[in-house]
Amino acid sequence: MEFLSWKVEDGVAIITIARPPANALSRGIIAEVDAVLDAVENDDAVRVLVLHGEGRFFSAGADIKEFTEVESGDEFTKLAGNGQQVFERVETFSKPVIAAIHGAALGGGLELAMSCHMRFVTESAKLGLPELQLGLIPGFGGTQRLPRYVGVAKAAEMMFTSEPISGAEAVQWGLANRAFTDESLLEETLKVAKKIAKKSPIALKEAIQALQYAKPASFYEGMEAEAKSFGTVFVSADAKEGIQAFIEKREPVFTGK
Ligand SMILES: C/C=C/C(=O)SCCNC(=O)CCNC(=O)[C@H](O)C(C)(C)COP(=O)(O)OP(=O)(O)OC[C@H]1O[C@@H](n2cnc3c(N)ncnc32)[C@H](O)[C@@H]1OP(=O)(O)O
Repeated sequence: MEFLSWKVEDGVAIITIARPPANALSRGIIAEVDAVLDAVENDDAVRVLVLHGEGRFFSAGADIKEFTEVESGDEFTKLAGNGQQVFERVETFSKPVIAAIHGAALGGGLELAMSCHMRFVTESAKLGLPELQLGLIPGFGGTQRLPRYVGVAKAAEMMFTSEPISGAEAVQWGLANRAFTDESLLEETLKVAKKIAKKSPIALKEAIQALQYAKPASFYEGMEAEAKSFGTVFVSADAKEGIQAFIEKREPVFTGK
């Protein structure tokens, strides 16, 4: 594996995302998330997974620079569908998955974190879905998962403004479980993970399965609609402008074309 590594400590697999500078989720990283799940699924020494990022951020989202290699709306819909599938596997995985978020979890980075069962954050971490700033919409399940945690109005505010919220706010809003200092995040997350690792794996697996019924009946329809819309917006001139503006480090000018 190129970008992901893991080690096991007291029943907890500590999985590190390392793709400097921003741990942007290329298609390669998403495939590696799937591969890590394969690797730990039947390993009895692993009872809980903790996902964290090396460097400045948890993850700044899908790799925007890779978007310039995508040629059609259909390919973009497929890219979203693939990410959705892997993240759905995280959410329905047979073992608890906890995200430890520092720096930033933006776009696809937050979508990955939202598919984990719990989120521990640093107080100053930035959590957001800024895709509209790129002339896009979230495509890895964010439009369906964010409103489940924070309600439709706050999800709309976060998406429409593209402004992130802090880790401390994320706890108040119900998006994150607990906030810690930068120095103590991983240690505190591991304390909780190791406590969970002592529970029966059979009971944990069944509890995760039962939690899936908390999804609204329209969840999977919503995911399909999101992936389709992701492809629809991608072919707009506004999306080209948004992606180019990010690369050129300038404000985009959207015209509605
Ligand atoms: C289906 C899913 C869709 C999506 O997820 S779309 C992507 C959504 N995410 C975003 O829009 C976040 C974009 N990034 C940012 O807003 C900022 O960056 C940060 C807040 C994360 C950090 O800001 P700062 O501290 O000022 O650093 P910096 O110079 O902007 O970034 C450092 C380097 O990281 C690269 N980078 C950051 N995010 C991404 C990304 N998502 N994809 C590809 N590259 C990224 C930059 O370009 C730059 O690189 P260089 O040093 O070469 O200029």
